[in-house]
Amino acid sequence: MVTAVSSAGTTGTLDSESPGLADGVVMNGIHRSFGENVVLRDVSLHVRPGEVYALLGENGAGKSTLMRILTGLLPPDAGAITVDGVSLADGGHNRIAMVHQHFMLVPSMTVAENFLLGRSRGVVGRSRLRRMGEEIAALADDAGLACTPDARVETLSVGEQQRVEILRALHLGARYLLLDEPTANLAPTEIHSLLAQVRRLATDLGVGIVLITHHLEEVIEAADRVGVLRGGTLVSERPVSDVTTAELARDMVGRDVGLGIRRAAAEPAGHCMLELVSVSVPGQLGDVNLRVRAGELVAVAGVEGNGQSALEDVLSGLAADSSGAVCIDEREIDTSSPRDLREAGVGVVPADRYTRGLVKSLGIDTNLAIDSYTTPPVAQRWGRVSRNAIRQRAERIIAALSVKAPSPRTPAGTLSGGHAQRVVLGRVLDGEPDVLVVAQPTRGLDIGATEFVWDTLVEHRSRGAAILLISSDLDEVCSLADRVVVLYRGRIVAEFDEGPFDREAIGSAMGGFQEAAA
Ligand SMILES: Nc1ncnc2c1ncn2[C@@H]1O[C@H](COP(=O)(O)OP(=O)(O)OP(=O)(O)O)[C@@H](O)[C@H]1O
Repeated sequence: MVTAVSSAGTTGTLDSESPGLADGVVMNGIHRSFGENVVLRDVSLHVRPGEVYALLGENGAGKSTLMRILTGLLPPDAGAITVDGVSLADGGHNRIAMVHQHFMLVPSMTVAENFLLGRSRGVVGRSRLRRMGEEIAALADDAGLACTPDARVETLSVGEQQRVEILRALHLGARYLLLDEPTANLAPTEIHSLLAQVRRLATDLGVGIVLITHHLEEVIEAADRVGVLRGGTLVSERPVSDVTTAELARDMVGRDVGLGIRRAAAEPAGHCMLELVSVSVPGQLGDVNLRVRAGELVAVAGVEGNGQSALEDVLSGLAADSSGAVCIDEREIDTSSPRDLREAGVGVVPADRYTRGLVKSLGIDTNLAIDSYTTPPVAQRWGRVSRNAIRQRAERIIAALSVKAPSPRTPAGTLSGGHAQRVVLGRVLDGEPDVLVVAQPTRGLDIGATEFVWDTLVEHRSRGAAILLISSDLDEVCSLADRVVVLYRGRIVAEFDEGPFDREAIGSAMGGFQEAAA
């Protein structure tokens, strides 16, 4: 049994006593609209203590909205929710915690100091810190989640930080955890251990877990039951033992989805379109040499935080202190100018769609026009812009990428994560750049959209684009790449020249075990 102290100072317990009828998170008839847009329709769902419930759904299906309602961030228009028999409003929400993809920890503080944040007035004495350290160690031991209380958070890997977040939620008294795409930023080796830990939390400690993921094999590996939301309605709910990934895909998107290998045909790729010569960014990227030919897709595999964003910055013209050379079509380009790079034919789909890809407060149409204000037909004489051209371009891209939005003028910040990503992709791909740099292009996308993006990248490779794919998704890398390099701690530590690729060797190199790589 694990003892957990709630934020209110009361002591909660985690054990696996048998659930009663009222136990669990019980949602009844949840309904929610945004204006005319009905996002959740009469959703009733029961997550029991000790079970892992996977919630699936296409982009925009309503998963995040349901989670926000569950954590009390958003009121439902209709319906009721109880947690172990207590309504949300009466404190039920204290038993539910969301574990975000972007962690809420202070990097410069230790784990124990983070646990004490907001819970102690004034200076925290050594003995208080020591006691907290002991509580964390005991909780970590019971939960099977290794954790060092006096480690500084900034020294921990993404997987370790995620464990701290989970432990903190349990320590605050949560008995139900909402995990939103918890494997999105993990090394392949960490994914299986996280899923095993999630199972253990449920089975051994009786924690109820809602697992949101777009990776169907993770559902089969870790969940007990799976529910599928489509268009805001819960269209199916069954035990995982009764279902295959193909059936889940059909439930989600209403058709068969194929995410097989899409390497180029054997014909040789063209001349070198993108070359990086000894590119370095102090503290982030060291001596990177890379060549991508026209009609070739080279994948830079790696877990984020290993130099990926510096590489993206260099190729976007945003790395102030880079050295080395970037050549496009054998001509060296000034990488201190985003415009020079764009005019040389480089298009970048950034990993962070919100801070780099979109202006949240502006409409989809304006966001889609952002890099075409200086070129016709959007640019007109005397510095004027054509509203008509902006609208037509927006309608074309929205239709091509099936962006789900009430209107082209809808603010980009109100789109679901997956549809926001489609807008960014659509804008860059529409310019048919000669060199396409795509960072984490399908993160957060549903399988139907992933299939679409993969096919689109293959189409662009076939028209002769040189594509640099920066990705932490091993399936994506192995399915799409003609060549693979692995970036670890800012350096290329392994190269794989020809498929079929050895997934295990690439995965090991991504986790820093180069010896295992070819
Ligand atoms: N604050 C808001 N204002 C207006 N519309 C919103 C708001 N929040 C969400 N929506 C709309 O609700 C719908 C469902 O979005 P939600 O984020 O719940 O989907 P999701 O299933 O989590 O998708 P994804 O997998 O892409 O994250 C979308 O059409 C979205 O545009």
